[in-house]
Amino acid sequence: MKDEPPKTGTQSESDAVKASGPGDVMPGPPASLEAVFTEAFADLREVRESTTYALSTHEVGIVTSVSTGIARVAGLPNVGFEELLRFPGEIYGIAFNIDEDDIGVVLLGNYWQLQAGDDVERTGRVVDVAVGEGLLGRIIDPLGRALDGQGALVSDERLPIERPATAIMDRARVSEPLQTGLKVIDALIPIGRGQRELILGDRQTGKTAIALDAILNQRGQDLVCVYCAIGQRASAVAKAVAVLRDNEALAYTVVVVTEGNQPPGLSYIAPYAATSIAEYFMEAGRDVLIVYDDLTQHARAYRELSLLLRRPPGREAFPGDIFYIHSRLLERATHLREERGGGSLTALPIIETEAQNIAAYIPTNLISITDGQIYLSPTLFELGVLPAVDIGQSVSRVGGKAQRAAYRVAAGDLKLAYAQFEELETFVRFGARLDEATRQVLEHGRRIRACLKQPAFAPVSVPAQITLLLALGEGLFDSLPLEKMPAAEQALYDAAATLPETICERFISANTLSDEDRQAVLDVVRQALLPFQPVADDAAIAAKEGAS
Ligand SMILES: Nc1ncnc2c1ncn2[C@@H]1O[C@H](COP(=O)(O)OP(=O)(O)OP(=O)(O)O)[C@@H](O)[C@H]1O
Repeated sequence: MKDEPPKTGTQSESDAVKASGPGDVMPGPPASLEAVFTEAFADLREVRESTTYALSTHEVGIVTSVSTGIARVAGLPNVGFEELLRFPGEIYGIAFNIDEDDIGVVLLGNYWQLQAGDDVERTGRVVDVAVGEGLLGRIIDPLGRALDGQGALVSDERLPIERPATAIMDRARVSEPLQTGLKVIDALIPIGRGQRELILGDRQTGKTAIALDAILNQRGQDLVCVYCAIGQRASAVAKAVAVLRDNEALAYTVVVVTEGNQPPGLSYIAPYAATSIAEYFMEAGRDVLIVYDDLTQHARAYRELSLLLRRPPGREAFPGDIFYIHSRLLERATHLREERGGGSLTALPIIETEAQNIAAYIPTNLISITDGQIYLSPTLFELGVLPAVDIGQSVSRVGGKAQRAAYRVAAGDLKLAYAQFEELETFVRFGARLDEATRQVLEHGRRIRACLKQPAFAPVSVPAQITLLLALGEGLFDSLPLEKMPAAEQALYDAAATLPETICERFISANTLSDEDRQAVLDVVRQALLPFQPVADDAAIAAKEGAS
């Protein structure tokens, strides 16, 4: 709003001169002085006209108390829910509990610098985060501050960290697979683009390794990844980042980090900020994979904040809306319709269980929110069956429909065969006598287990996986001694690399696996496994000599 410009001295004087009649002549100022005044007033008018005036209100409240990660504020009657508030020293907080004259604020910075009596300013906006291509390859905190020492982020767009999930009508079916490069997952618990698959297990069972493997396997696939480390030890984050960097996966990945020693408010907002970063790419029509490592820490941070804010505790002292904070996060993962760009956001949340109790509060919540789970068993881990995926307790509810046709043919009855084997194996421990059929089931099962083992960070390509699964299904490994399995598997991979490109393309794109392709692959595998056969026939000896 501009004020009415006041009359200048020059105007008043000339008006006065005009008003005065010829009879009463007033003595005017000396000509030189008038010129000075005229010039000075003209300059002032120019400055005034070139300046715009905007009126703004400035609401300032006062800190009444500060505790771990929380401040109580009074004197901001118009503050909005989840509005960002500014404290001295550029510390920000989110208005979380709003009573008539008491506001509970979740702090996002060094709260130990604050004290009662400090001023608090409203910002009129909610928390947002920088998004865009410039974030790829960067390591940032949930507020978009760079942690990798490579300067400020290059981004001219920001998105609020809390956004509504995609509407039902804008969603498409999960129809394309997301290859993790892990044989046991791609074959038996397939994940589709746009799916939410939970990874859960006790501590140190290889949960992070599975998620990182899924990221590493996207190299050269035009898929963007976001790895969100929530409340983790700095050494664990450094290890994960080193794995991504060493395997050239950082270039297509954004790493969002909060460490365990940071304010719980930061851990609380981390997954929402990471999801907004991922959504930017999804809405641009790209396929995105996001890993939340892990949501147990997120739930704990939220419980800590809620208890400090004196919200009523419920089961396991978690607040009543603990289900909602995770469901509204994971609902944002989806596959968009073609009209909305066709992008997808696949979520791999991780949860830590205690003493293998998957029926605890947070694990059951997450199991019911997601479209399946990969359960990692500490028993298998101890036995050296890595990745320690417990196939019986793992499931993928929508990925099967997105799985490639060749997998369905090659791994069709693998799960059943493995389940039968596991059941029989328990009885064999009691020293039961075995008939030939049972012995065969056991031998076959042991070969399946050996083939599904895989070292961390060594993804296997689709043609190599399908070749292996076809050979397993055909029982080509059953006669091989178990100790020769790793070498035989490597020979099979080498042979798979020589398969004609047309066959490999059909593995990926064809609607089914033709008998001719299947036979062609099995012939190659038989040749490759010949040197490992224990049968001392002439052909095997000749092949062995040829190989050496
Ligand atoms: N397939 C594998 N082959 C060999 N080692 C593995 C495999 N998977 C995981 N490991 C090893 O197991 C250890 C634990 O793995 P990881 O850190 O992924 O487990 P976690 O369950 O995420 O642990 P935490 O509970 O600390 O988050 C690591 O040393 C990792 O290298």
